[in-house]
Amino acid sequence: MFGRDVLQPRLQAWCGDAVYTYSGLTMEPQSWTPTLLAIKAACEKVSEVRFNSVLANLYRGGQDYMGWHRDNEPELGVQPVIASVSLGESRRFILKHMETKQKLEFNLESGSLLVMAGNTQQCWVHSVPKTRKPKAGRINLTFRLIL
Ligand SMILES: O=C(O)CCC(=O)C(=O)O
Ligand SMILES: [Fe+2]
Repeated sequence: MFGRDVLQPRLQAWCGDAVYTYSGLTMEPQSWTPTLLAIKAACEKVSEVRFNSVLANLYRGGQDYMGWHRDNEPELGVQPVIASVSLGESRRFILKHMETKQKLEFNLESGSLLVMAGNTQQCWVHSVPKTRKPKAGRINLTFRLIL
């Protein structure tokens, strides 16, 4: 990371083949590890697309969160397919439709795969809210294709 340091309410790493600008942060890529490559291959098989990078988020406990956002950076293209793998503690993941305000809630458990595709990033925002419930650590991996 360079330019400026911004405190994030979780820890993040970016792996893959390209520099990524995310929420105004430019992240220099780390190298792939054999484990990440194996998980990437499994996600590619299920979602039938190829990925060239992954954003890893570590939620250290219930106070760590991800605010409402869309993954709609131009380098992801118009209808990005994003494969999201959860490991460790389960957390609530909420999708909210930007016009109708309809909400869809998922409890993302360890080992689960959530695939966002089609108009998800155009029409919906998503978040992982804070919770006061005691929570252990959770790692979430979002595999992406940077064009
Ligand atoms: O932790 C999650 O389940 C969501 C992560 C996410 O939305 C992102 O990395 O853009
Ligand atoms: Fe996201």
